[in-house]
Amino acid sequence: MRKIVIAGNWKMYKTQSEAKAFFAEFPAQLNATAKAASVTNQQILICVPFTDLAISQVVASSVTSPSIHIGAQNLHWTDCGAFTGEIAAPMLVELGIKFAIVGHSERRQFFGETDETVNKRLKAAQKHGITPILCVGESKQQRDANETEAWIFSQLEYGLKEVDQQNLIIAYEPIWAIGTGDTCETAEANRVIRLIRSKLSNPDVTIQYGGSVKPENIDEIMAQPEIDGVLVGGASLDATGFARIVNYQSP
Ligand SMILES: O=C[C@H](O)COP(=O)(O)O
Repeated sequence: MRKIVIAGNWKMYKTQSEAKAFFAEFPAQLNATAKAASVTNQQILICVPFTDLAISQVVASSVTSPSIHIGAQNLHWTDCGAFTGEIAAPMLVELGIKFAIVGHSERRQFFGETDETVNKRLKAAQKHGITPILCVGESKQQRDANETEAWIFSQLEYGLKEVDQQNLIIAYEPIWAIGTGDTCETAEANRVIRLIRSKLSNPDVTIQYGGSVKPENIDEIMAQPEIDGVLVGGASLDATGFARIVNYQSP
């Protein structure tokens, strides 16, 4: 059975004190409607900057109803070594972290991430029991040139080589919809996600949509049958707004 995963990605926002302030408010906002507590198949996840991982994990683990999971935004493929600025899976495991984003388009665009390094990071996460969230998605130019499917299939083919699909989440994030307010039509996101699923050996992989998700459009997004959750950037920074996203209203 496919799990629903509503995830935030704080990107490079929030100091430790700002993270603490968020978690001081978020559980009360979540419980204001109590929907999340009654949905057993739904997980709440927030992927925070490395400097916020320890404090967020401590604070989140004291909240039990509903559970809030904390994730990282990247990890290296080796267990340790001379890789300045990187973080290894065992460092995350020691903090109790069980999720990590891998291959976000901002990593691919600004930090030279390739399908090959993405593939290595996915396997490193799984080796240590961390569930990776593999991000795929096309640019505006690729969409306009009708290259969406070919591009995403290629990201999946190379990214998922020898990757265990039993411990995997995929996020479909059209690059042109990220941080622009220009959400992908929900029916179109549903169509692309169905195509992604057709390429997988495990039909139960959770596939999220990401790109300008907000409290105003979450209900329509989650009403689509192929969409198993969302990966939310900007709107996950606000406790009230993100709680509304988590407590989306089912049709
Ligand atoms: O990882 C999240 C995505 O990049 C979406 O970001 P956004 O919700 O700010 O558009």
